[in-house]
Amino acid sequence: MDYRSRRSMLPSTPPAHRRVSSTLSIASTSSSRGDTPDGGVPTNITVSVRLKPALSQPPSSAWPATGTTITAPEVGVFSFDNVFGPGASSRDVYGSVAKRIVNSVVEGYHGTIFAYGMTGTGKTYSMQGTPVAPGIIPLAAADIFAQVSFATTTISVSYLEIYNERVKDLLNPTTTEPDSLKLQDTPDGLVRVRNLRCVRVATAQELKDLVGRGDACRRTEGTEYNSVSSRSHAVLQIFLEKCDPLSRATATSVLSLCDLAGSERAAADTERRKEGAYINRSLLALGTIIARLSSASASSSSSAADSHEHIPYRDSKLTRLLQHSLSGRALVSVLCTIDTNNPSRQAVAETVNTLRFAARAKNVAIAPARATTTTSAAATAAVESLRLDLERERAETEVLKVELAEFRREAYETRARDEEKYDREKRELELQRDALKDRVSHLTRLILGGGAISSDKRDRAELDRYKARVEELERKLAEPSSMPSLPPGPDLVLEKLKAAEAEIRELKEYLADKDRMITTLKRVSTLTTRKTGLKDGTPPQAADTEHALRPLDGSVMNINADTAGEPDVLVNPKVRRSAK
Ligand SMILES: Nc1ncnc2c1ncn2[C@@H]1O[C@H](COP(=O)(O)OP(=O)(O)OP(=O)(O)O)[C@@H](O)[C@H]1O
Repeated sequence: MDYRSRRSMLPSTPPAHRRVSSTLSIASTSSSRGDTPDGGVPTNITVSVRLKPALSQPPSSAWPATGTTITAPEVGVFSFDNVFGPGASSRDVYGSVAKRIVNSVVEGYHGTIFAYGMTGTGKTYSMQGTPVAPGIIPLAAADIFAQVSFATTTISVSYLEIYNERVKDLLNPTTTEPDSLKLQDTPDGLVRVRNLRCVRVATAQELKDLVGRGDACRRTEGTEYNSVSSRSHAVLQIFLEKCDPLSRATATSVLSLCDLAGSERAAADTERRKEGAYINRSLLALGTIIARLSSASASSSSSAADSHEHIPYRDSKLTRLLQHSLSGRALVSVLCTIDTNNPSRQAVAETVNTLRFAARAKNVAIAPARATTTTSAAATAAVESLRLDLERERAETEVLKVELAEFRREAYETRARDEEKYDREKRELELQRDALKDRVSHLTRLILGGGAISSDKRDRAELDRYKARVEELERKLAEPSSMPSLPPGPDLVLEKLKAAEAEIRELKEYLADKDRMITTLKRVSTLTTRKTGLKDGTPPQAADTEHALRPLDGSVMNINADTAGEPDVLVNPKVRRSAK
């Protein structure tokens, strides 16, 4: 049963997780976890082997092969997804190795196809083909352009080679600064080459022409096994940027087609040896990573992408560039080319090594996922609108901050002005109070002097005016709430007002005492006058007898003839003196 008929027997919906049970034994099981992209469900790398036809001698029967197995002499049977005999056409190879991945890329997945094998075994032939027998690259180009809708998809291409661990832009070979072609991670998890030329193409022919121009710039040399041996790894990347017409969201899927340099034994030529060392080093790095991913996949239920094991992708430019594909988020198909017609021990050993590499690759679990949707025009507009909102609010906040600072400054200035005004008024009040005290003392002296009877009414009116004035001042001072509200901080004004109120109260009491004292003194004065009148024969007034020398509440008089002439006879009621 060939691979295609075997595939048709697979359930249409693969089980969530079908693991390969084989270890890295030579007869590794080729059964797969399903090889359709199913959005994160683990599957396996597709691994195929292609035998190079014998070009000049009869085909070797030492490596019997079926559709999925190949037996290495003295080693054993290897099983893969596909084993293509020497008679397989490039179209057959494309149909089984690449077509499904190409279709998946058109649907939005990332896909990688690479050719691996010893030098001269047919990697470039399989990838490029010939005009009469086109290989994977031209067939993939034709397939892509036949499937995509140009209303929603744009296609662009980059083409590079890695030669002696340096990246060269095959679409811009004259670039003067090859070191500027640095590998870097992109936000959507891919690894891209900075400054690499990426050319938009409108037809499959344009794409093929570009590849042809790039191939002309590839580094090739004659080697023991291949007169035009590729001395570099070539990576062609086809980017499909699909735009959703409704949401304007875009997603870019990438098809990477890699024609690796061939592994080989040390050459006699120094330059070839140096190239060979670089080639072997990067292939060794690739082999190591495949081995790690293979054992990680075998020992856990997760895909390579979910493995926590350190994978040394940065050990070479090749593995770094293929990091995204190897780490399990892309569909991967490996085509291993072998030449079983060369009976030399070295060639046989190389072929067995290639098969071992292929067996390990077959064990690597992957979990392909669709390319992440990147910013759409609508999303960009929304983000831009939010950014503008944020900026506007920031500007408003700044204005409010300035206004608040201004308000505070004004409030403090107002408070300072009010305090000053209050202090001024208080000082005036104190002056008035002092003047009142003086006035009251003066009146007291006059009354005590006994000559003020005639001015009694005038004095009383004057005192009343003083009282009214004091009350008016009190009212004014009792109006702190009418002052503007103050910003936070110690409220000195209120404290001062409280103190002033206490002072006013004291002044009121003081004036009340004075009032009582004056009234009493007036009565004394009246009695004295009557006494004098009696002596003179003048009768006493009835009303006046009711008020005979009765002290007012709360005050004690100290009327002493000796002190009557003294100005300060007012006694504070809190300091009582016994009347003589
Ligand atoms: N399947 C095939 N059918 C016909 N000719 C083939 C096939 N495979 C390889 N060849 C021929 O073998 C020669 C070497 O092949 P190719 O250049 O593809 O090898 P390679 O693996 O790319 O070598 P290198 O790694 O040295 O570049 C070429 O002349 C090519 O045409």
